[in-house]
Amino acid sequence: MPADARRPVLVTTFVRTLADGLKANLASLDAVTGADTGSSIEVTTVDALAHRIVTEAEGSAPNVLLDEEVLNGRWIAAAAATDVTCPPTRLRQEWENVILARGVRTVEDYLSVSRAGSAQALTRRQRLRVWAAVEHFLDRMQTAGERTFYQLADDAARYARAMSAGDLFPHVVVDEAQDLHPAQWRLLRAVVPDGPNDLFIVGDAHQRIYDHRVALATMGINVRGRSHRLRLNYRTSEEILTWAIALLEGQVIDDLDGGVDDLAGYRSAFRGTRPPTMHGYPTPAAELDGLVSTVRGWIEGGVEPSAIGVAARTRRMADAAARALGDAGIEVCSLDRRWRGGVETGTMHRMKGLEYRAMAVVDVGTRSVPSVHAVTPKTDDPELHAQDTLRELCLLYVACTRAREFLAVSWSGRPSPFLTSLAT
Ligand SMILES: Nc1ncnc2c1ncn2[C@@H]1O[C@H](COP(=O)(O)OP(=O)(O)OP(=O)(O)O)[C@@H](O)[C@H]1O
Repeated sequence: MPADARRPVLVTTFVRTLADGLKANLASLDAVTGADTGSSIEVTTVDALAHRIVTEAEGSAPNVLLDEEVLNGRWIAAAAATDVTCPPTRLRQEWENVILARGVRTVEDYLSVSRAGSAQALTRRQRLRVWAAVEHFLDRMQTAGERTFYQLADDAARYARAMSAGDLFPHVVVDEAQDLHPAQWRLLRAVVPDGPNDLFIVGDAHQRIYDHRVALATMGINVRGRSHRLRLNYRTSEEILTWAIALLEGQVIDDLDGGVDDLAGYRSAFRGTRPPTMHGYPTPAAELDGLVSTVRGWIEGGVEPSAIGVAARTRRMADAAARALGDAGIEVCSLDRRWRGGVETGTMHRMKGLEYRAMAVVDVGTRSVPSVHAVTPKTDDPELHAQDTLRELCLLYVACTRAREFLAVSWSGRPSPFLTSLAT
């Protein structure tokens, strides 16, 4: 770390829970070493960084549209108001993954932009219709005075490019790199001067749970020949890791830089005492009863409640799990809340980057995993269908690899197709 740095080293991660965890870990290290990383290392999320830069540049805090339902409603309205023929979800993907991702601002640019790496093929006529719908959407956003987080990152990147050297960071550490949108990469590229040790990036495309496939070279970030693959896992027992790797068998996963990655040689630092369990129940209520007895068993076996995580694909099911545990007298808290304490419950998305001694992943049945709402029907677009399905599989992989010693996967009705190839 530079001794005379006027600005702290920036560490960015994906969600507030992770940033809070990193800050707490740094504070614990400071307590041992006597260092003061609080003033030399700034930990934040990319969204919070974008928000701050835009607030400073515009003199007031931007309004970010957080409500997914409202956002989807805007795309539905945009599709209805124009004669676009593709579903609103595909329209949104086109906007996020092609137009905003490539920084396209005019219809002329859109008609000529490279679509390499995007699943959907569109004719010129279709693109003109899409553009009309996008303009409708942008008008509505502007009228409401709102932006999405990706738009915010895009705006922040433009402000950051105009910032003076004294406002830039000497070094930036980027965590959970696999899930950043190109606009967020443009922002991170812009807040640190290009040079030696400018960016330190960690990511794992096997854990990609959002839609963005970014080859870092296209973002002006050259990692070729300078990256290292970590193959020793210190978190997850050999038994759980072997099981989780089998989930991804046969999938082609990228290496964040246009190449293909693999899990060959990926291994655990320790053997556990129990293999993962997979258990099907006849009804959701029976599954929740099973969850309560599994969690109770862990607690009676000496696992602290706060070292137990419970994940579900939907918030509804995560909440149902929290209620079932609470009703059984088990201390429980939702990851949606700021306070912690007790068994932690949340959606699989919220589990990103966290770890628990014992992890229950519930409702992994045909009805929920993969989520029908998150997967384009095969008949609409086979390539997008495959892409969406892989993302859902990676989400399950992320949830299961949060476990250090104990993993219990359960469902009611029939098991998820992702589980059917795994032996119990
Ligand atoms: N060299 C090490 N020796 C012992 N334990 C380690 C070492 N490195 C990491 N760990 C432990 O392994 C666990 C996972 O580490 P970490 O959170 O850094 O992994 P990660 O790659 O970010 O995981 P993920 O991306 O899956 O969230 C943590 O409990 C951490 O303390």
